[in-house]
Amino acid sequence: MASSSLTTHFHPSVLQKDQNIPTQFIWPKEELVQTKEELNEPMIDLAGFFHGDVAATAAAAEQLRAGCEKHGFFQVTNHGVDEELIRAAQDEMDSLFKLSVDKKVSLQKMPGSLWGYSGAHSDRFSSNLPWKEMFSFQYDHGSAPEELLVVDYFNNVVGKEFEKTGLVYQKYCEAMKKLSLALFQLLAISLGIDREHYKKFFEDGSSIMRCNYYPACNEPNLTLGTGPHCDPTSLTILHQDQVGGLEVFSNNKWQSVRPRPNTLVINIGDTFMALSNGRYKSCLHRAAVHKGKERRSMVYFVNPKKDKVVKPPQDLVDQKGEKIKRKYPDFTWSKLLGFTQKHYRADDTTLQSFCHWLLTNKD
Ligand SMILES: C=C1C[C@]23C[C@H]1CC[C@H]2[C@]1(C)CCC[C@@](C)(C(=O)O)[C@H]1[C@@H]3C(=O)O
Ligand SMILES: O=C(O)CCC(=O)C(=O)O
Ligand SMILES: [Fe+2]
Repeated sequence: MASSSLTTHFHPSVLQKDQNIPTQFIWPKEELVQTKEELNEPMIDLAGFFHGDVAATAAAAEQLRAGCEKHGFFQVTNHGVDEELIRAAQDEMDSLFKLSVDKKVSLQKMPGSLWGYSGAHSDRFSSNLPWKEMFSFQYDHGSAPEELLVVDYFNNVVGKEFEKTGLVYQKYCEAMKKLSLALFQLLAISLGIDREHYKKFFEDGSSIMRCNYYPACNEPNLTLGTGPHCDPTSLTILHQDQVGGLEVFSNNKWQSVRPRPNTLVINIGDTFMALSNGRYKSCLHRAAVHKGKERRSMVYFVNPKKDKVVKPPQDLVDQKGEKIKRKYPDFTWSKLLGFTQKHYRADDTTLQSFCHWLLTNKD
């Protein structure tokens, strides 16, 4: 066990193999209801959309609409992200999570910041700790490609020996941005609004790239890799390895999302739910862990520029002169992010709690 105290530098991966899991990681029984059902649709093939095929685009938009209205979730194939790049990004994760505890501690993210290493959020929470280690960094959509800000982050913060890791993630984030802007066009088409609306809104956005490493766990039925939540962000592009563990809550039950090669999972987040005036649901999901098997996921969270006002397009709130009731107040991503980092642990009702907080904290 690491010499440092459990609460500040706990790393699940340093647990002795034969040890029961510490009470901080044991979740309430009601959060641990198991499931054997699967949710694997809609699976949207983007090839026709990328080729500009009108009928294929309309069909993809219809599939996407059904998935987003029901459970804020869909999956994509032929997404244009090079498989070798995904494999390389996954391989680079191992070099990060195999670092020594002391190096991990030196990369530990600062309170209130999202960037850097976190072991089970043990610096932020003292119960219901998620059984995972994370490494998160920023990707600015607005930065010029030649700026290589991700490469700089790895070179200057993580260490010169991680230059290759930085180059791989620089390319991965650029590919994620490109896919996200295409998906925003398809989302706009599915909502019947100007195809460029959301793409323009996010072009100068800023995203969070997060690598999740879920160590094998001796008592997987007592804990969770990531607890039940809706991503407070706008759109999530998730790559999970072939181990399995992602679950979506839909039709009043938890359903596992079977990993498939060359497939990316797309979740609607709270901010996009507000941008669609509630037409699309923020996806309630969680991640399970396994005995004897570790698991990895790479999650790209898309956000608008921090100070941009988040509100639905006029066409969604004023349809042929009929005023549609606004579901959420105007807010900025900066405010919502700050709420989740300083006041509230994101869960299944973050947006509702945030709106209440916003309206009762006028300052
Ligand atoms: C804005 C964010 C906060 C979290 C990372 C991004 C989007 C997802 C959020 C999170 C994963 C939701 C579950 C709880 C959380 C604390 C976690 O388990 O990591 C959340 C992230 C965070 O606050 O770091
Ligand atoms: O690892 C997973 O499958 C889910 C992770 C997740 O939901 C998150 O990091 O927000
Ligand atoms: Fe999530």
